[in-house]
Amino acid sequence: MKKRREDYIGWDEYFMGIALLSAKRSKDPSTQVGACIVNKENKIVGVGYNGFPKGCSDDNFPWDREGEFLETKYPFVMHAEQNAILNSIKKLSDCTIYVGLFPCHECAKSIIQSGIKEVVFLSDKYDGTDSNKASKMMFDSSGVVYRKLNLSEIKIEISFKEEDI
Ligand SMILES: Nc1ccn([C@H]2C[C@H](O)[C@@H](COP(=O)(O)O)O2)c(=O)n1
Ligand SMILES: [Zn+2]
Repeated sequence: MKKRREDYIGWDEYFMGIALLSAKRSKDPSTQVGACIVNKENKIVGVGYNGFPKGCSDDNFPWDREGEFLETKYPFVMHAEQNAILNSIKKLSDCTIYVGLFPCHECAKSIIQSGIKEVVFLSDKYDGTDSNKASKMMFDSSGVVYRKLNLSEIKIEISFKEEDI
């Protein structure tokens, strides 16, 4: 009897992989973030990536990081976590959100209020900033747990070639 493959990816790699693939849709030239929300049955209930709201053209709104506030992307851009929550089916209690970057304080509030109970992230590059501290204070107080994945050894290649399917 032929045995099953052993080198299949685990749930963490799978869901974070989907978050990273979603990030590839982002038009932000500096930072692309993706998020994937999963329920207790390991079913995906929402995905999203950072970008401007509907009706706000990727070509007419600014992608700049510096300058006058209204000339930067910051007042306009929706974060990946917000989009994943808004794109999801509405019952998110006890779900887990996989996101490339640790959530900012605004996303932390949405995550908590949506009922999501776990945050899994790859990078915490803003650790120590006030926004990051506020996120952690709110998560700790509300019982939302967070954990960092260390998948730096893993590289997944996807081929769209017909002959590779
Ligand atoms: N957890 C996060 C953090 C940031 N984003 C988005 C928002 C911006 O489009 C970009 C950050 O811009 P930067 O200041 O690094 O140029 O990433 C997000 O979606 N989720
Ligand atoms: Zn955010």
